[in-house]
Amino acid sequence: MNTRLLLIGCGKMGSAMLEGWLAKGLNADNVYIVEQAEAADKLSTRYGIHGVTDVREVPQDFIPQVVLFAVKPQILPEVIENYKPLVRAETVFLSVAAGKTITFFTSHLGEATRIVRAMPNTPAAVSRGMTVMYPTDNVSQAQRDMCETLLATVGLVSWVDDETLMDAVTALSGSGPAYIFHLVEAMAQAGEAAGLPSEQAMLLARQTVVGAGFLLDASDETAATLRENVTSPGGTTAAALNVLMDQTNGLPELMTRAVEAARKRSVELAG
Ligand SMILES: NC(=O)C1=CN([C@@H]2O[C@H](COP(=O)(O)OP(=O)(O)OC[C@H]3O[C@@H](n4cnc5c(N)ncnc54)[C@H](OP(=O)(O)O)[C@@H]3O)[C@@H](O)[C@H]2O)C=CC1
Ligand SMILES: O=C(O)[C@@H]1CCC=N1
Repeated sequence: MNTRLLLIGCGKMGSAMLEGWLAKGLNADNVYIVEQAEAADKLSTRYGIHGVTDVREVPQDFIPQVVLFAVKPQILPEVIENYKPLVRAETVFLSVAAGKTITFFTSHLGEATRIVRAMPNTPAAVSRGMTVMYPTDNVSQAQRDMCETLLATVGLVSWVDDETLMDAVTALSGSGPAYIFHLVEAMAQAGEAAGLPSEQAMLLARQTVVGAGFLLDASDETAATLRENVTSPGGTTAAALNVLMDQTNGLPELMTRAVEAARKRSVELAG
């Protein structure tokens, strides 16, 4: 992969994608990263990329094909105008910032800016990511393909044709890994409450979630069938699922509330 990439912010999400890309052969020499001084130094030592603290340090003859914003949404209003000089037809601005709309970007960078709004997730670091994208009309097919190739390198890619759905995407797959990690914590806590030593409860919870994820991935069966495969009539799983699948107080109701809270927060972050 020889994409000329300018990455703005390389924290948890930026580095998850970068690690995935470098592992799949992205040419580090074609990557500039704008970060805070200490991180910029560390990143260039660790990955062999060019780490700078200000976009003005990027050489004039480096014309990025992709400018990727991976800073916090709250930081973007402070820094976005610094990137206006980079707006040109051959450069697509790819943003992973939760909530930040196309209108936000065009209002700062101009209507001609080619923008793809994307929502990845951190399993991208191990090439198991899920990214959903939404492009502006002026993004060429070649630029869409380039963004898709980049994100497909680190997982699955899907597109939406209604920008407002990006809030729901963010709430489901963007934030979703955290829900699963919390499930591990909750299962371990429940195992402890059932009498297991703490370390062993965590081992069992962790490996059960990892194993179930692998099984889901490897199997052609639906999640519902895999669930039924564990559930003996009148057995232990059925007893637990009676609690978890309760229509009013069960996991679907709780998850719906959680996802809706995340979706609403994504809408607010547009601010
Ligand atoms: N984490 C996740 O799972 C996901 C995150 N996202 C989106 O990705 C974006 C980044 O999130 P995340 O990686 O979690 O956040 P992080 O805080 O981990 O990463 C942001 C990075 O940007 C750095 N930074 C701060 N100011 C600047 C600046 N002016 N120029 C360049 N870099 C700067 C931060 O440095 P410092 O820490 O020193 O301030 C930090 O290293 C957000 O917009 C979020 O919505 C999208 C999908 C999933
Ligand atoms: O919590 C957040 O706002 C970001 C967006 C999706 C995952 N992390």
